[in-house]
Amino acid sequence: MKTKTIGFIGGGNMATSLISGLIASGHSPQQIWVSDAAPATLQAHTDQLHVNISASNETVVNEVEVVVLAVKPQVLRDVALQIAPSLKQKNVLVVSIAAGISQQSLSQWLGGEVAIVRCMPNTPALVQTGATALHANANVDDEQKDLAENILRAVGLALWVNDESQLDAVTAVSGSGPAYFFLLMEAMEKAALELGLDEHSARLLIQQTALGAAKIALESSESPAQLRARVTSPGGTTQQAIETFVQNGFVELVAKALHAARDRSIEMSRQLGAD
Ligand SMILES: NC(=O)C1=CN([C@@H]2O[C@H](COP(=O)(O)OP(=O)(O)OC[C@H]3O[C@@H](n4cnc5c(N)ncnc54)[C@H](OP(=O)(O)O)[C@@H]3O)[C@@H](O)[C@H]2O)C=CC1
Ligand SMILES: O=C(O)[C@@H]1CCC=N1
Repeated sequence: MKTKTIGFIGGGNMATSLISGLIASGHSPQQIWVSDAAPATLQAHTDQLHVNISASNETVVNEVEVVVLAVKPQVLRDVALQIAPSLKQKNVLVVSIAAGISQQSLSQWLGGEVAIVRCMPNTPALVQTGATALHANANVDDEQKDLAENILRAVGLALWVNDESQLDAVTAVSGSGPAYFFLLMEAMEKAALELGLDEHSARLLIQQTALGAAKIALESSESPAQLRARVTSPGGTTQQAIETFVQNGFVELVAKALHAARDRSIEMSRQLGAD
């Protein structure tokens, strides 16, 4: 990636995943700036990741060519209004990772005519295995599109969606998605202990099984249903487990959960968006 200075406003969970992934993929920490409301968070960023820090969001905007807005959706309006004057002084690309905040709201808070890429990454960016979908507003030129894509591709898969509203679905699928897999791992671990395994062995077996399942799904041309059939010997153990899942509404439950996440993203854009 052509090296650009990148600033993160908000240095929490998702920013830390992205910054760590960028550094691991060869991006210089000296080219990265972070601002955050909490001094302890900033200190952790210099101590552990050796990036530039500032308590001032405006300072970060002034230092960089790309600004990643990584604060919670609930505080994005205040942050955007605060940095708007600094952004006006220079041609900076704004990348927002906030769930449920539309480009239109953000653009209004930033004073209009700003190049904005809205995207939805996920925390596996930390280990360069992230999945991000992006959408650009009309002010983003081709070079800026490449720049945003290159930043996110440095930490995993990056793909564009044609319609901004698809980001609500992406949030429900891959933005929140890692938590669903962790929940399944938690539940499997609890059950494994009940079945008599020790915690260490149970965790290792589950982690390796999750990794193996993901790897085979990625590398095989077969669908998840076909891959599942390869594990499921007729009349065997897997069949018992799968029937238990299905008969107890697992498929419907997953659909219900993803719809709830998608609906929350839409609701947030109504509640928190510009009037
Ligand atoms: N976590 C995830 O898996 C994903 C999150 N996102 C999006 O990323 C964004 C950040 O989420 P996440 O990292 O989980 O949240 P965090 O709360 O971990 O990080 C946000 C950080 O911003 C800081 N902050 C609060 N107010 C300000 C301010 N005025 N100026 C600068 N920094 C401030 C917070 O400090 P303090 O804690 O002291 O308030 C916190 O350290 C959200 O918009 C979320 O929707 C997108 C995809 C996935
Ligand atoms: O839970 C959230 O709202 C954020 C967005 C996707 C993952 N975490």
